Amino acid sequence: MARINPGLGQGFSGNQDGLLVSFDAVIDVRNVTKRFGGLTAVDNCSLQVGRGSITGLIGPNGAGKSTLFNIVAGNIVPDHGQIMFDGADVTGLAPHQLFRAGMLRTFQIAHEFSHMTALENLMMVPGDQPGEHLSNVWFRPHRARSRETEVRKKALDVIDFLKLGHVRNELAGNLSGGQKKLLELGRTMMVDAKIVLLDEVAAGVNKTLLQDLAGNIERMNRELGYTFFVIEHDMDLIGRLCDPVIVMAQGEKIAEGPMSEIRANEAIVEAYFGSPVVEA
Ligand SMILES: Nc1ncnc2c1ncn2[C@@H]1O[C@H](COP(=O)(O)OP(=O)(O)OP(=O)(O)O)[C@@H](O)[C@H]1O
Repeated sequence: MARINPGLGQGFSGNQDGLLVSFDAVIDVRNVTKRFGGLTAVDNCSLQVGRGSITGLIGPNGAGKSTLFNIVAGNIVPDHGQIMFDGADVTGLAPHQLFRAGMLRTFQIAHEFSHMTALENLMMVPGDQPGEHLSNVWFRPHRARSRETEVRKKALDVIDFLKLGHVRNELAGNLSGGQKKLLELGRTMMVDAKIVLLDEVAAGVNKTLLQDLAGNIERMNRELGYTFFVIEHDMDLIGRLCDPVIVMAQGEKIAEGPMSEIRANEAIVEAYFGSPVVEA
């Protein structure tokens, strides 16, 4: 049975016997509300993303998922409530501040980067490379060079991990939709992420490449310990990757559990999806 509005205190989660067990949350959304004029998009919502998990966020159109996601990512400031990130209150911090703290969100490769190779795109990610400062290039060229060598090695490791070696010198603009998504994922691996926020990662990716993308997300999670928070309309992808799955409706969390439990919960399926959630 999916846990519907468990109402448990921060830092705790229910196990099958209903006992409280300690819970290590990377993201802890506490009683967050966001209104747009008279419309309450997120309504006193609390949820957590456990360290090492791939947590999915689903719900019908207009449920408040994107608004909540944007609040977590620092793009929208909530009217009430707090966002705790790795134990610190980060409510109201800007995305670049959250990036530095280790919260990464994938973004489409910007137009100007499409004229750079896949490898160069990865090498651009870490900010303030010493080589970028003129004073370092003039007065400390060795330091700048060794840093660049380090970044290049890391980028090659990421290319290798994602099996993009055959396109590493290809311009990013020439990559297929799925390869671009992999590159976006790869950029999050260039810095030490405590959590990666994935926003509609399946959009525009064909079924075969989607399996590849999903496999890489799983490997990043299992082999490298990455935590993911995923907002996604593709229920197959959610079902394959995510545990737990959090269901939102009308701005609130209404259920949380493995996808098998969510699918089996007729009340949720009927009320919020209109029809049974089935595998494609
Ligand atoms: N900037 C905004 N100004 C006014 N209303 C907004 C704004 N952003 C979202 N809303 C409204 O808030 C509600 C929640 O929207 P939100 O986009 O968060 O839902 P969602 O669950 O992500 O939906 P979808 O699955 O369709 O993307 C909707 O009624 C939407 O119209």
